Amino acid sequence: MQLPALRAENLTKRYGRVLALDALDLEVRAGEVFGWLGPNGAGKSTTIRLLLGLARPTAGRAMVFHVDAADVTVAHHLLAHVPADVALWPRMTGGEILDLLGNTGPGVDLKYRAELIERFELDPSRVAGTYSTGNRQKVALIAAFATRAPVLVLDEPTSGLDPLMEMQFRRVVMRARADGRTVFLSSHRLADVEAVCDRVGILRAGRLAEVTTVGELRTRHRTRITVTYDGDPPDLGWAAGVDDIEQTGPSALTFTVSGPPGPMLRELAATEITAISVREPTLEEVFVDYYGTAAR
Ligand SMILES: Nc1ncnc2c1ncn2[C@@H]1O[C@H](COP(=O)(O)OP(=O)(O)OP(=O)(O)O)[C@@H](O)[C@H]1O
Repeated sequence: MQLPALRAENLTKRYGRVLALDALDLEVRAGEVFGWLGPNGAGKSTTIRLLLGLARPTAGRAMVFHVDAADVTVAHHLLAHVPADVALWPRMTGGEILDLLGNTGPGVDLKYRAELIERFELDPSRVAGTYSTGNRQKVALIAAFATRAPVLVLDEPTSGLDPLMEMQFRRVVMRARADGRTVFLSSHRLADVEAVCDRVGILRAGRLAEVTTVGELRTRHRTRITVTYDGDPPDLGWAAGVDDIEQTGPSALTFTVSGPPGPMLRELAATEITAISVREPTLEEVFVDYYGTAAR
């Protein structure tokens, strides 16, 4: 059995009266893309700070392969990270900062770094003080992915990126996976995680609610769909997985679908559909579906 890339054993963090992380036991396999999902305040960043050795556990421990995360100088030869709020040296250019960051980690693949600068359309000649939030995030992403670290730990890595850049991010994660690297990324957006992850852990008020595959997650949550049509409405009443059908306009229906969309698609194909819009549920809605209540 290969050693897990990341491991939490009874990992606990208390801030005064707040139990930010409660006895977490978790293993992230080497080579997988693992999503760390939870609503605001669930404890995602706390977990990441513990994995990075930026905070001390109240109890338990975090391991990066065979190294205790608290042993920062050794552990950080095995991982690269992107923090939630990227702070850069304002008078240095993006390029200078990439060099600086490259000199502190486990080594950089310069050829790949140049490719990443292109992909993310970063202008490395500008000083960081002029960068937008998204640009600062790009610098941190480029610096992390261009390292040779086998593990990447990313805290809400796409929060400042526009949709095109988010697509680039997804490609870069897939490439890291193909190269056998392990990616651990936190998000409160289901869609981000579903697009790139093999498995997800769902954190709720400091506690691990469950670990599941993205495929399994998809079969359980409900997607809301609106269709407009010409002529007769689609007869969705008997289509498996379709629920909550509502007439939302003179020739518009809104409904939810869970599980395989085949039966719904067959019914829609038999009708003259003129437009379709699909909205993925928010994490809060998924929680309501799973547990009957929204979460902290
Ligand atoms: N330094 C701190 N001092 C006191 N409380 C803290 C500290 N850091 C985090 N907390 C508390 O711990 C809990 C978990 O916070 P954490 O930042 O880990 O959540 P999160 O899941 O990352 O949320 P978000 O998506 O909003 O970033 C919250 O209740 C938060 O207020």
